[in-house]
Amino acid sequence: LSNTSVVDSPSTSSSSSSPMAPLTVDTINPKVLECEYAVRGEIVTIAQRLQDELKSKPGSLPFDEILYCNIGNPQSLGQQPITFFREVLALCDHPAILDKSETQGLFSADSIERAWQILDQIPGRATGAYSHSQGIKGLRDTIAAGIEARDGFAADPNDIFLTDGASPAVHMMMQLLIRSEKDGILCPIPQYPLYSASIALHGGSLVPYYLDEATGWGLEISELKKQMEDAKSKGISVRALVVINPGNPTGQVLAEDNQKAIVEFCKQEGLVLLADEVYQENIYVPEKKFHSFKKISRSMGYGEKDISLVSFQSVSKGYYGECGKRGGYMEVTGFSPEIMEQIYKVASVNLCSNISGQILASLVMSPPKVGDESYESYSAEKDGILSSLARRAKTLEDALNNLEGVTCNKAEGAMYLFPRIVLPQKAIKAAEAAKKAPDAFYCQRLLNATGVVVVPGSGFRQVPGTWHFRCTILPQEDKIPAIVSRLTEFHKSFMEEFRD
Ligand SMILES: Cc1ncc(COP(=O)(O)O)c(CN[C@@H]2CONC2=O)c1O
Repeated sequence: LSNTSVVDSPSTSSSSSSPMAPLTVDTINPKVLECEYAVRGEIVTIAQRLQDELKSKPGSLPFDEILYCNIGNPQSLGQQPITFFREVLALCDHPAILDKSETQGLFSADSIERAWQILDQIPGRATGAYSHSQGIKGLRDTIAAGIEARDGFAADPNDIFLTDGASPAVHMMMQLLIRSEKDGILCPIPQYPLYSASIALHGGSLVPYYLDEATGWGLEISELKKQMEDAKSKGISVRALVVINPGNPTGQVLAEDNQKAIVEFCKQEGLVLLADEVYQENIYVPEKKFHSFKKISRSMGYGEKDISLVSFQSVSKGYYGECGKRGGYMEVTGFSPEIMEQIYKVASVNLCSNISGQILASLVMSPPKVGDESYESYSAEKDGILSSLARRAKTLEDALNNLEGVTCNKAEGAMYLFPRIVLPQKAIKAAEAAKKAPDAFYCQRLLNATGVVVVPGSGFRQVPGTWHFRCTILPQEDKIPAIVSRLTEFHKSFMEEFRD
């Protein structure tokens, strides 16, 4: 053995009697250590611990419940699913009841009809079988038709990859785009940390472009150009541009001419445009309308040969909020057949996405139409949810803007408010002493005093020296007054305690 060259691996570096653990923080993939996802970070762990404490010792804390405003998870906070969607899902998952007479009395005629239609598109009517790696072709046909109806431009079912939510689709694209840390991805700051986490996991470089808080989180092309040049000067090859529209955490809805300028920029610079449009149904202000980047690029006369565009959609948001069903898709356009083959190959490694999510994605993109039996009830449910979200956004935005040292842009869309807080120096120093970012210090004090869980702005990145937090607009309307009063009372006492 003494002549055998032993590879110096952790398991052989210690004596044979006590081999080191097979995996330690020193031997884990460093990209995993670098990755962070604040939406379910430290503040949520503390909240869950406090929740356990409330359960085991009622009355032990200065509040009687935890109010989770950290994650865009509507149904965990009481939002009801859309009846038609669930009727179709239930029938597809148990086709045996489709033929029973009782079913006619329990399910709407159009959900029964839709379930038959969908089952006829599934080989063997087996929702328990693997599907095509891009998803069931018939469902992709439905989604493509829905995209065409939305945009007024052709969509090819073969460009659609059904995924277990938008997250795995984003990871897939990062996997294809990033070869090393020399490859950069332009991302908005503040950004939804799926992007910074995925870029870190894939060993690439996040190239920031700062949204302008003073102009309602506007995206300036000059900023894109500046960051692009800066990256190039550091030897980074920028490969793609991420746009989140409507924005998370910032809530802005891009103006059409801004979108056109972005498409032009990507075409000129040869960048892949990654358009995250999971909040396309969440628009709360009358003066803004959602336009997909697919529609914008086609309306500019740009087709397959002019721009590489990947559009992400999800069943987790909108008025449906089916986060747990894990459904979504990416529409991949403007790539060569060879690249499409590689994307298919990567998708095929995971065999297929879950079938319920696939069915839901097709329902989201092709809901009941005027004249369908379910149309009235479907519309009432959809409008009820969206108008309530708009009211909650406005109420919270006004409450935040009434707080000393707090300014909050309007939530034009999405599901969040992202107020800026100007903190007294004494609070900044107290945060430093606690070894926390000032906004994380503020959020933890807020949680400990009120049970309200929000995410520090540092978890989304922000202009250095500015501090924010992200608060969802999702607690049911009857909970909003409690959030406003707890937050207002806490903020007053915090500012008193740390007044310079
Ligand atoms: C902009 C954006 N893109 C993609 C996703 C991923 O969605 P899937 O569920 O389809 O994977 C989210 C989820 N929103 C997270 C989850 O809750 N709060 C958030 O900020 C998101 O906000």
